[in-house]
Amino acid sequence: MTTTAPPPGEPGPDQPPRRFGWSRLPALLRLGPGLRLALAGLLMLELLSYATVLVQPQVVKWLLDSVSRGASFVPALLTLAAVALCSGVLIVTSSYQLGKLGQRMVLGARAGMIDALLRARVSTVQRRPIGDVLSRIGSDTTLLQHALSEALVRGAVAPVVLLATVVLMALSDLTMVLVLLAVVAVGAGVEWLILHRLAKATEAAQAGVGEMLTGLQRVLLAFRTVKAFGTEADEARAVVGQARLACRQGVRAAGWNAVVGGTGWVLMDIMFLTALGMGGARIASGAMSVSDLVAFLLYVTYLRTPSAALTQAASAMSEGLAALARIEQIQHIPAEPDDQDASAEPEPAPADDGVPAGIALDGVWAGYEDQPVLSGVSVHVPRGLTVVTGPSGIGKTTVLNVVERFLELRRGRVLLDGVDIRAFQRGELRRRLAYVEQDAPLLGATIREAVGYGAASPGETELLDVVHAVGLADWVASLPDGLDTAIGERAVAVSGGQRQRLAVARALLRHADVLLLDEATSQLDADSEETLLRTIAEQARVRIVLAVSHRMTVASQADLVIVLDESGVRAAGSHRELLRSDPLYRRLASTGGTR
Ligand SMILES: Nc1ncnc2c1ncn2[C@@H]1O[C@H](COP(=O)(O)OP(=O)(O)OP(=O)(O)O)[C@@H](O)[C@H]1O
Repeated sequence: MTTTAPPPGEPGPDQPPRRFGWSRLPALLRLGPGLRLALAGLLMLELLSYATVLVQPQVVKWLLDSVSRGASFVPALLTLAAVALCSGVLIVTSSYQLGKLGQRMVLGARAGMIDALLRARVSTVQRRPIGDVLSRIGSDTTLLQHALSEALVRGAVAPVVLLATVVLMALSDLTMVLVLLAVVAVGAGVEWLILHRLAKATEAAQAGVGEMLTGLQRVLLAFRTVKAFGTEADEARAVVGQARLACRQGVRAAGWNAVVGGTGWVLMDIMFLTALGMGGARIASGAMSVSDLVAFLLYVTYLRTPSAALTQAASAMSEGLAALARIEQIQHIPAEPDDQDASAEPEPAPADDGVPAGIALDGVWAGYEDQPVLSGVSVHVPRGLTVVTGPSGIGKTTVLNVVERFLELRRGRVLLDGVDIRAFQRGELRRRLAYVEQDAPLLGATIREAVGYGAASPGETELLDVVHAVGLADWVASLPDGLDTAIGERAVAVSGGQRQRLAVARALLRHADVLLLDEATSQLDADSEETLLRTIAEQARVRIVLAVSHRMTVASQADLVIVLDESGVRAAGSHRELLRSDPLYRRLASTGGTR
């Protein structure tokens, strides 16, 4: 027995996200194609719109000076109106562009995650709670959008605007500016300390939402069981409890966010009052004119916007980088590795090398994380129908997982018609296999889509043929829209048995070399099972059919039955031989088989 190591290089679902850091800021810009260029254009627009604002106090000063000199103030007033109009147009344009860029960034992040998930190994995705994955794709990405608009654009423009404003103020009164800068330095220090706590609280809040969604998804998947056991109230309490936890963590984050924003506003008020007090004293001493003080105070009020932008940028960036850490955990899930030497058409085994046709497991060791399941299993599955049976949890499905390469071998090899399956490119290997998994999930909105899933535009006759082969022709004909009848999201409108038969029909449509069936008849009545078994027997004449089953009705039709137990392959032979020779098989036949 041995242990299958978890895939290398991937953080497990329970591992905390990597810590955020400002050095990872460029990672935000890699989330979508052309983001850097679009961002540069947007920064220019924002700077222009701020410039139109900064020019206004100078025009106001011109207007006031004109009035005090007794000259016409109309040119100044018209200039002020034109500047204000330009400013409005620029603000609207940059706002729209910012929203557009944010959506592109969200799309980039989502596409990256979806792509990574669908390319990942089966075992890797199965280990992740689905609710948590959905929360990362749905809500963490929107935090990124906020980080882009508040931090990358407004936050990046703000220092330039602040500098320009301060320079304009310094030209008017350097002493007052130096005093105000001292006030700013103290406030910025305080805010910096708060930001770290905000990032931590955001990370916890997002993780809380993920846990709530995971809990809710578990309940919805087992909804009938919940109803049947009358545990609605308990489950609602548990999920709402998780929602409350997420809420508490969200409130904590909102609290720190408010503190960051509030600190900024208080700082601005202190600056305004300081400027007003000092300016009043300087007018009294004749060191400053009234129009200079008005312009200076206007600049102080204009400082409010870029300063607030800066504090909001800092908090949005903290939140965004915390979300980015969670997003990257998904995006960095390694894909199923490409096999260096694999090819679409590996050399077939020479006819005279003694390797029999069919599937051969040769000293196979495989398992899940820390749970070994197959330990040195060797078995040959010839053409025809082979049934794998054995006690529950012994590793029957694992055998199918190994053939599909959902699981990598620790040791040993699996041969398909004499060729090591690792010599095939993964996609090519899977094209040669048709698999019906135990729960027989259906994908597609209608019966046509569900049966034709994965096939390149199957014809009407072909679809009807496979539906007929699994004994569903009359049922489909009785439906108002036939093949185009809609089925529910998880195919709730079809019974368990119908679902299984549709899944087998979908597999038949692949015309694959190998048919892998995992308890494909477990929910069928005797007549339906008989029809399906006839079809399976026909299939077994032209291809390898490897069926996992507990049912004696299936085993009795098989050319070969393989019995697994803790030691591996315990016995192999025909149904009749095994009934005679193997006590475990006899016991399984009398208790496990349904008929
Ligand atoms: N994705 C997984 N991660 C971890 N362990 C798993 C996973 N799938 C199966 N196992 C474990 O591996 C063992 C073999 O599982 P497998 O599904 O192959 O058994 P089985 O013989 O098909 O069972 P059954 O007849 O009940 O369907 C079981 O102990 C199971 O708990």
